[in-house]
Amino acid sequence: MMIVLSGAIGAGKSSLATILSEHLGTEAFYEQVDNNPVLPLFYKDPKKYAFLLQIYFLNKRFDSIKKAMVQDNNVLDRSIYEDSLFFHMNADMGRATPQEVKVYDELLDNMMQELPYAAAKKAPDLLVHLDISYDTMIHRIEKRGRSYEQPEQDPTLPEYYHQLLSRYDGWYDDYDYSPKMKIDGDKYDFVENPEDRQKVLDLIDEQLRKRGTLD
Ligand SMILES: Nc1ncnc2c1ncn2[C@@H]1O[C@H](COP(=O)(O)OP(=O)(O)OP(=O)(O)O)[C@@H](O)[C@H]1O
Ligand SMILES: Nc1nc(=O)c2ncn([C@H]3C[C@H](O)[C@@H](CO)O3)c2[nH]1
Repeated sequence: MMIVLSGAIGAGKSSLATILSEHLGTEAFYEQVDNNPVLPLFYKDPKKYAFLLQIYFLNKRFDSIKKAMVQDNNVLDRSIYEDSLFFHMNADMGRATPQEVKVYDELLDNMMQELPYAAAKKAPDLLVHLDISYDTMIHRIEKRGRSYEQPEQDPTLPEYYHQLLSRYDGWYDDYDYSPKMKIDGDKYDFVENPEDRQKVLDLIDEQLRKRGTLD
């Protein structure tokens, strides 16, 4: 089965997906971002595009999961469960109707039942959660520089990011689909610092060995 990464915007999922898949000799599957035509529209007019964006992500995520599950220890850079976190938060902010939420939840449920791995195991092998503070999140968003995510583009974004981080805390605590582990994304600079990178890889290897999915 596969390893799934989770974490807020800019937590380092894509970066770690590359590092971890190279380390394990497997393949990384990335979220559709730079070639996602709906994402900039969503940031411009969330109320109009929240539902469409969600369907877009659900479709792409499902596709990635189907491709990733053919080989053990492939790495997915975000879980399908977090899409639902995003959508429910946006719905609670009035950006989707109760009807849209119902359609989405039922579609997600239906699609999950179609996944062979969902039927057999209902989960990835391991969830690796990247935990970051608000300050780190903003710093990373600025460092990466996607224009529509920059707080100065939209005065409501800081509140959106705060809410997202606080929902992630509860989400991780409640997550029980698979074994899970948390990495302190403020502490470990696995992008620039080779020692930190090795420490993070060791922590993940340890968990994989415990689960019997790494020799
Ligand atoms: N642990 C880290 N230490 C230092 N820089 C990092 C770390 N993790 C990520 N970065 C940097 O932060 C930025 C965002 O990282 P990345 O794109 O991997 O995050 P992400 O979680 O995939 O984000 P998103 O959910 O928005 O796609 C990049 O510029 C990356 O180089
Ligand atoms: N609304 C919404 N729902 C999702 O399921 C979702 N998944 C990711 N994103 C946004 C966050 C980053 O800007 C960017 C890259 O993660 O895409 C989402 N936005």
